This record gives sequence, structure tokens and C-alpha cells, in this order.
Amino acid sequence: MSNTETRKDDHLRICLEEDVQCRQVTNGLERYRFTHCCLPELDYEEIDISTRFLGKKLGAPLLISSMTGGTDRAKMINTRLAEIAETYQLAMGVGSQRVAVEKPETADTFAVRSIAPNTLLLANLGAVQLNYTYGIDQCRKVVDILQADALILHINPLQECIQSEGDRNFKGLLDKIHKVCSELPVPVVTKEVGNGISGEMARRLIEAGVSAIDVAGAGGTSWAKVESERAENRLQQRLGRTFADWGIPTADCIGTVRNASATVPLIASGGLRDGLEVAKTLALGADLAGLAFPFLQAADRSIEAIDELVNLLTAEIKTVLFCTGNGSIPALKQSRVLEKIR
Ligand SMILES: NC(=O)C1=CN([C@@H]2O[C@H](COP(=O)(O)OP(=O)(O)OC[C@H]3O[C@@H](n4cnc5c(N)ncnc54)[C@H](OP(=O)(O)O)[C@@H]3O)[C@@H](O)[C@H]2O)C=CC1
Ligand SMILES: Cc1cc2nc3c(=O)[nH]c(=O)nc-3n(C[C@H](O)[C@H](O)[C@H](O)COP(=O)(O)O)c2cc1C
Ligand SMILES: C=C(C)CCOP(=O)(O)OP(=O)(O)O
Ligand SMILES: [Mg+2]
Repeated sequence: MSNTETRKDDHLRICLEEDVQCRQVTNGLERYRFTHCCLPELDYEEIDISTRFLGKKLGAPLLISSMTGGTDRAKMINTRLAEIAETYQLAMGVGSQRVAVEKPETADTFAVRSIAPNTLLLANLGAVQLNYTYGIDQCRKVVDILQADALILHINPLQECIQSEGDRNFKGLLDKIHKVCSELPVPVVTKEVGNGISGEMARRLIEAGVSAIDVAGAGGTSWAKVESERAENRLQQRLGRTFADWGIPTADCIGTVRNASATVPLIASGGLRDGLEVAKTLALGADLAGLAFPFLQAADRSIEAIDELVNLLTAEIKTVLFCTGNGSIPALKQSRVLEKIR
């Protein structure tokens, strides 16, 4: 296995077996509470949680966040996730496809389009790779592998600082992102990986031409902790621990990015762990909510476990709609039913 391939299995193992969730910082959503409506004047059975994102209809406002690919274990996880994404019409990302560019024989570990013919599928590459020989050809290539509806470029400066083998030249990336946005035939989305995107950075990315933003804020999986666990020397190990809880909490990102742009398609993610939190992010201005770690835990067990997770998430979202007197996601987003409590 190449270095990039072993890293992919390391990430799965460490996320599942070690404590790499943020502990000192939260996603910030505990600072908000829905106003309960004791007389909803709705029939629960008629509540509609479908939504639209990047031109496709989704059965629920949920994204299976970008996670994996490149190894046998990763392929099994992607296959299970894709099956459930298709059943419930959820959006789904795959993990960084750099490994498939470096080792084309691993491309099939990402190629879930045949399992999920109608699903909104998102390809994935690190934006920083644009400073290390990658260009529009590699972007097209990874979109083709997945027959993807859009390309996610992840931006992960902190993670690359902790990785012994990290790529840390982030100079001039905005111009290169701009070039990809203007040349790629599908929309480009940018996401962080758990440290968040500020309003100011969102404004610059939108100016550069990105079609959507996924804040991937702090409060959930800590990539500084993950990389600390696989560090090759004591300095990198300790550096990762120092920055374990670094970043902008997810709730704060949604507010500031929405202030920067009232219209950009906005994904909330980073530490979301149930449907009540998902609903809070929508009420704060997000259009879609992404979860990574909970889907990973379920996918590692079985398809049935993912099915159970999705049923719980959708029941939680519906319960919020019912108990706030909203019959649909657009109604929830327009109603002012979320109070700041601290
Ligand atoms: N924020 C976080 O995510 C985490 C923080 N920590 C914190 O880190 C600290 C240490 O954690 P712990 O798990 O006990 O140990 P470490 O994980 O730091 O130890 C890892 C290895 O480093 C070696 N080592 C330990 N101390 C030193 C040193 N001063 N100089 C050189 N090598 C050393 C040890 O070898 P040998 O025993 O042979 O010396 C050990 O095999 C604790 O304060 C703990 O709370 C720990 C885990 C997670
Ligand atoms: C095992 C694993 C692998 C991941 N790999 C990628 C990746 O390749 N590309 C990416 O953009 N994000 C990746 N992520 C980050 C997630 O998409 C997400 O932004 C982050 O984990 C925070 O969400 P969470 O708190 O719900 O886990 C990965 C997450 C996990 C758990
Ligand atoms: C795992 C996350 C959160 C993002 C990508 O990590 P890597 O830095 O390992 O991805 P590539 O370099 O292989 O693109
Ligand atoms: Mg990288």
C-alpha cells in the first residue's frame, strides 16, 4: 500500500477506535432552543421534509459528509452508504480522491454511481493539491470517476500542519480555485474539515466563483487529534493535541456566512449528532446538514445500522417541524422559532 492508501485506513481506524472528538469546544447549537408550539394545527403524517439542493430533489435535508475511499474497507463503507443514500434520496460525498489520481486502480473504491443512480453525489479533492501539480484535468478526472453532480474542494490547513507528510503551501489558492470554478463543467463546493469557514473567507470564496459552501465547523471530529494519533514524532503528536479544539463552532459559522451572503447554498456540518441539531442549523440559515462520524459508525456496523440512523434523524427533524408548527422545511426556515438562550 502507498502512503496515501495507508493514511485512508489509518483515518477510518483512528476515528472509530480513538477518542478524537472535540471535548473543550462544542458545535454551539446548545445556545439555541426552539419555541414549543402546543397547538401545531398540522397532521404529523402530512409533514414534508423534502428539499432541493444544487438542482436535485432530496428526501431529507441531509448530506452524508465526505469520508472515504482508496482501500477495501473504504469501498465497503462507500457501498453501504450509497445504498442508503439512494433509498432515502440523501446527498452523499466521498472521501478525497487524491489516492485515485495517484493509484488509478483504486478508483473503483469510489465509483458508487451504479448503486446510487439518482443521488446527488459529490466528488472530493484537497484544494491545496492545486499547488502540487494538480489542475483542471485532475478535477475532471475525479468528477468522472463518480459521475458526480459537483466537486467539493476541501480546505484543511490545520490538518496539513499536524500531518508529518502534510502539504502546507496554501499560497495563491484562491486564484486557482477561481480557475477551477470557471473551467469545470459541474459546480464547485468548498468545505473545511472541522475548523470552520468565517464570513470573510466565505465572501472571498463566493467571489472566486464557488457555488456552495459547507462550513464544517468545530465541535465534532477533530482532525488535529486524528493526525496527532498517527504522528510519526513527538512534536507532531503534541502539536495536534494543542490544537485539538481549534476552530469556529458550527453554529457561529452558519450565522456569519449567512450574513456574508443571503443566497449562497449553505451546508452546515461539524459535530452534528442528531436531527434536532440538524433542524437548528436550518433555522439558523443552512440549506442542508452534513454528518460524517455518525454515518461512519453506522456504516462500519451494517446497512441496517445506517437505515436505523436515517430513520431516527428524519423522525427527529419531523418532530421539530410538528412541535414548532411548521409543515415543511421552507416553512421552518422562514419561521422565527429559534431563540438564543445564552
Ligand atoms: N488532548 C488529547 O487528545 C490527549 C491528551 N493527552 C495528554 O498527553 C499527556 C501524556 O499522555 P500519555 O498518553 O500518558 O502519554 P503519551 O501518549 O504522550 O506517550 C506516548 C509515548 O511518548 C513517550 N513519552 C511520554 N512522555 C515523554 C517525554 N516527556 N519525552 C519523550 N517521550 C515521552 C512515551 O514513552 P515512554 O513511556 O517509554 O517514555 C509513550 O510511549 C497527558 O497529559 C494526557 O492528558 C493524552 C491523550 C490524548
Ligand atoms: C473517516 C473520515 C474521513 C474523512 N475524510 C475526508 C476527506 O477525505 N475529505 C473531506 O473533505 N473531509 C473528510 N472528512 C471530514 C468530514 O467530511 C467532516 O468535515 C468532519 O469529520 C466533521 O464532521 P463530523 O463532526 O460530523 O465528523 C472525513 C471524516 C471522517 C470521519
Ligand atoms: C481526512 C480529511 C478530513 C481530509 C483529507 O485528508 P488528507 O489530507 O489525508 O487527504 P488527501 O491529502 O489524501 O487529499
Ligand atoms: Mg491532504
